[in-house]
Amino acid sequence: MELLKLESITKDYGNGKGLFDFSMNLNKGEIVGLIGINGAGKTTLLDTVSGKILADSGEIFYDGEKIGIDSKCRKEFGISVNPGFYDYLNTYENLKAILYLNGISDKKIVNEKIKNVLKIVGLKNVENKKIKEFSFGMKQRLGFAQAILNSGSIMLLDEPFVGLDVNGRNMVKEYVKEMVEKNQMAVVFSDHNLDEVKALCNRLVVIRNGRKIYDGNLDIKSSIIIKVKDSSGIDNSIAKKIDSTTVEVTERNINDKIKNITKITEITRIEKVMNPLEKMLEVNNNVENH
Ligand SMILES: Nc1ncnc2c1ncn2[C@@H]1O[C@H](COP(=O)(O)OP(=O)(O)OP(=O)(O)O)[C@@H](O)[C@H]1O
Repeated sequence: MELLKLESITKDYGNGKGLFDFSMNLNKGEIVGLIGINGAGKTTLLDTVSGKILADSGEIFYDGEKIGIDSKCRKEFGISVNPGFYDYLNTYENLKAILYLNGISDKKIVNEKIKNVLKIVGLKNVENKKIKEFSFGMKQRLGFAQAILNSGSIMLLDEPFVGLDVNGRNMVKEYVKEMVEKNQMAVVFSDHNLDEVKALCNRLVVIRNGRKIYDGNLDIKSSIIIKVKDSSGIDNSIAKKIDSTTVEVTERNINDKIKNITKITEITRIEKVMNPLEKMLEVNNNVENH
């Protein structure tokens, strides 16, 4: 069932950067990995959904209803998009502030919720420590704590693994999986690391230069386009026929397939077609031209 729908969202920073005509949906029980290199537009997208940034145009629907920037339903979203902390307050007080902002002030409930979350994220022993004394990794854990503290149906996580050690990363993964299984939550998390994403999500959205370039499952294969003299004798078990002189084969067992094709007809040219993920990974060490 569709929980969230983004329709042609555009946020133009005026320098050619931002988010452009971005549409996607999010269903209950889905964990979507949002992949893109530095500057691709991941944070802009998540900030637009969370309401932190106001889009120039486009629509956002939650549970079938159009939502405005100050919509109350956003309280249903657990958000760790660029989490902000009060540096001079301690762990407990920071989380208490989040609950207060969300209208939860009953002392017993506040205490129970915070204790529970601190146990999950492994910050139980530092509940009285001030944030200004926190390491980056501890801040990341607290950011995740904020996201799960009052989350309802949707969780938006902006690079939740950055700065976390193996235990921290596993904690996030296990919690997200459990919540999705138990409560049919929907989660979007961003990252640059495809391996990290693969291990957790069941759908992938790739963003580049503020535009969506892929939305689908993880099983994307590269393929090879082969130009041949005559494709008529080649059957589908060897290669997929595109037209009278073009066939396509997936990269797996490519050498065997090429041998079979040459038995039937002459090959004139071979082109590798990269899938969007490969294209993205090819420039993984670069940033989008800032
Ligand atoms: N307020 C702003 N004014 C102008 N340009 C901006 C602004 N905020 C972001 N940008 C630019 O928009 C692009 C997208 O930025 P965004 O932070 O959404 O990318 P990102 O994919 O989250 O990157 P990273 O992985 O580095 O966090 C970048 O080129 C960035 O420099």
